[in-house]
Amino acid sequence: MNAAPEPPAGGPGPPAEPPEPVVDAAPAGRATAERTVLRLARPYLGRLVGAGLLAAATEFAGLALMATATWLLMSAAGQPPLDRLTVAIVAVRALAISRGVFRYTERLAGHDAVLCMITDVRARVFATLAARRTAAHRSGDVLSRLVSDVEAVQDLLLRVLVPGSAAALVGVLAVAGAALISLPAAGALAAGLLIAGVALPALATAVTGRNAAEVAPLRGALATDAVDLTHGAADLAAFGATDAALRAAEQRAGRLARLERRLAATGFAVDAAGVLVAGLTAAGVVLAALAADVPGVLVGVLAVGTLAAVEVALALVSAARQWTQLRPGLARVAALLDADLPTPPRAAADLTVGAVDGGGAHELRFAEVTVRYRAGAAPALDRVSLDLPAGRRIAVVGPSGAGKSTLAAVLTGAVQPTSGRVTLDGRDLSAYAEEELPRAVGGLLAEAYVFHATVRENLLLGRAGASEEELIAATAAAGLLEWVHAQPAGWDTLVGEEGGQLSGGQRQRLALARALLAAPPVLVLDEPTEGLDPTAADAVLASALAATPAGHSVLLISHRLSGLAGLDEIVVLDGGRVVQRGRHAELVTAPGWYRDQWLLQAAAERGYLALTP
Ligand SMILES: Nc1ncnc2c1ncn2[C@@H]1O[C@H](COP(=O)(O)OP(=O)(O)OP(=O)(O)O)[C@@H](O)[C@H]1O
Repeated sequence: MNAAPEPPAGGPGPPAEPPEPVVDAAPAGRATAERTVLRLARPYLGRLVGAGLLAAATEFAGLALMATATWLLMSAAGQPPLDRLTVAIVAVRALAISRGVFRYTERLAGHDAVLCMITDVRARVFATLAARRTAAHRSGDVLSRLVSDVEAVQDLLLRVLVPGSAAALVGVLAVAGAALISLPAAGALAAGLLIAGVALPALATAVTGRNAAEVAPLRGALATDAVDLTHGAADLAAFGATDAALRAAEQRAGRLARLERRLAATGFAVDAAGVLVAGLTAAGVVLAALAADVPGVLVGVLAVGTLAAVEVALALVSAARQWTQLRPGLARVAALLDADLPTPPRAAADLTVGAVDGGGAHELRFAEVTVRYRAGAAPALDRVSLDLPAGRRIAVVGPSGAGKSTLAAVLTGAVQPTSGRVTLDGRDLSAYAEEELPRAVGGLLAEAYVFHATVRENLLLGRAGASEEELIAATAAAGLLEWVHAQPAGWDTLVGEEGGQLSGGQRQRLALARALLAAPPVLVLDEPTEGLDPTAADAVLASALAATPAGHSVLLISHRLSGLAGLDEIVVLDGGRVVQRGRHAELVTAPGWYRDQWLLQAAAERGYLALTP
């Protein structure tokens, strides 16, 4: 199940024009992205404002240092008595030292606040993505969201808001300082600062905006490529599609490189304009000061101070440029989190430990459940009703794509029904706390993951703290015990990445043993004997069912119809609908999919067994 949805920007398929990258946040949502970030930053606002003030103090100390040093040099040229220079000499030292101290504390405060906040944001993004296991996100894209998009939030605060507000504050202070010397000079400085701090950033945003909007999704697509090319390398090679996939990824990488070159070129042009503005503003300030008969030393102070102040204001250009580049990532994070922020908190009673385990009958009920993965698509489940009281054992069978795994996914809460109700002990499944549901409903789901760890560690994931006897019983029921005993390292045998050092059948048995060890009251077994030969499959299914405690209910999903005779009910799904239901003995005699398939499988397996020595 969980067929991978369409990739956002194509996968390693045949060479094709790289598709347009998708930004899945509506443009209208972008205006609110910053607001969402500020809302997330609210608990850290005090420290962020502190960091902003320290950043302003740093810049102001730098500016004052330049101005004082200029005054000192120019005054010293006139060889005045030393005591007239003492204050300035001390001020230069004090400003030089305090600038470093301010910078250090600003970095400390800002990074501390932002890193704390980012940990929180990343956890929320992770939780949101994890909760949407079936949504249209691929692992590379998810990685990009978790890493670079979340970093966009960090950069917005550290590289845009903190330095931006510091630059604006210092600009105001510089104009006020200049006004104490000469009002016309202050006017010229204000004009220059407005050009450097407002017009140039706006220009930078306008010229880089379009290209920057394409960069973030392209990076996401490249991350997806990297995951696909690495994980799918063996399959690509087997189908001779490696070159095509590499070419497609290279095309995308080329496009990204072109965009980044273009962004860099426009960035340099705007930077050059900034230098020009600084020079012209200094010239304007000097002319205005001379016209106002300002003494020569102070004209020098104004000129150097202007250069320093414009340089501080030019920080707004890089802040604006950063902001443009961050916006797509910010919009994606905001779209993701905004969609989930309004989720009503669960009722306190639901969160109590043992809410599920604590004495419920574990009666599961599907009432007219419909699941539609995409609007307009055919339903994967179509008004399915099912009763699974404690102790009942049901098999769900049907052709490929019938909706069997979707049913299991609904049961475990991984997929929400589009309509209809799923209740456990009369309460909606969605009302149960995320950490509680797996204690009641779980088991072996489709494509169970085997971790790069030892056999024992993989098993203990099912039930931490299980005893040696329990490990042995579950492993024996899954038919893996002999193999474990035959390994030199026994339970401590490493199974390799994704269980790569096991055969397909051993991997499946290990996953089944883990599910049996977990033994939830409602056990879901999605194709537990996949990859096993018919004889082994029958034996493993029988022992797995026998190992399940009597009061526990079982929902077995299977392609194979053998071994189902002892079950309480068999539900045949086709096209998402229940087309037949009953016990094995009834279904094999009634015309329909079940009987046809039973006869076909029996004949095929007889043939297989006849060929087996
Ligand atoms: N994550 C998903 N996104 C979109 N469509 C999906 C998703 N998972 C399943 N589907 C679709 O829902 C339908 C039912 O799929 P499901 O995996 O439940 O069938 P199944 O009976 O388990 O098939 P199989 O026996 O081949 O595993 C199929 O048409 C499938 O393409």
